[in-house]
Amino acid sequence: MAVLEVDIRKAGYAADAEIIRNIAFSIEAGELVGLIGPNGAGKSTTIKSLLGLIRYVDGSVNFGGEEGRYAYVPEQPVLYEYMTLWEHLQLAASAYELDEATFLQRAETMLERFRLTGERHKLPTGFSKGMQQKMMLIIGFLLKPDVYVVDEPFVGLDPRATRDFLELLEDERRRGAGVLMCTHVLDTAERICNRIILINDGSVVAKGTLGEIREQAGCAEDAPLTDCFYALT
Ligand SMILES: Nc1ncnc2c1ncn2[C@@H]1O[C@H](COP(=O)(O)OP(=O)(O)OP(=O)(O)O)[C@@H](O)[C@H]1O
Repeated sequence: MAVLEVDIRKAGYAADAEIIRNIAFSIEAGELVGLIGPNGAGKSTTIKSLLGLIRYVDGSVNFGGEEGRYAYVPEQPVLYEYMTLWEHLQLAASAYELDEATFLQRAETMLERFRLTGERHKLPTGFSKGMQQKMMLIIGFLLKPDVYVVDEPFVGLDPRATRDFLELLEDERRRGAGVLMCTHVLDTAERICNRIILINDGSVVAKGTLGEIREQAGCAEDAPLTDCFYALT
């Protein structure tokens, strides 16, 4: 069952100035699909297009799954200056219409997992970049959505937080959630993605499993994803 189906013919930030074109893919339940490509290739634009955050989009996007719910974890944390970490979680819970017991159970588990239990009543303006990022991840995980859309999660997370994040993601995939992840950390992408979409200059230049990407790049059978990246971009 597809939890996300995307068919963007073109999209951009102004009329008649398309940034991306012909980007089509789907994500099955439990699948992790990596969106990779050089700086300025159009990865964030693709994500914003499929989330409806861009005005000029020509195409179709379908969120499947049981309820068609998704969580978006942006690259740059979006936080309110005058609200504590805990108040952010409460706000998310009310937006998601989580019942109190479910909220408390999930929030406590996540805070502990990311070692932020003691910081819950503090304002995020005093948090480090990694702490702010963990906060955004916790907000995403609170919902237990059908699809996670995660833009560059690794920059800023320490090795332990990265491991915790990947474990949580793994649990969520076992539950049936699909993941679209944008990243430049190719050795991790190579390890965790079921399929990869490589975009360059606004279009898809290769997509499929790592094996299929190697073939499309004309790379050796055991070539790392980085080599395919260089060959195709
Ligand atoms: N808000 C915006 N208004 C106009 N043009 C934009 C805007 N955001 C991005 N662009 C342009 O769209 C193109 C693709 O940018 P995008 O942010 O999608 O790239 P990316 O693949 O996510 O890059 P990076 O790896 O650097 O994050 C770039 O040429 C960029 O200048």
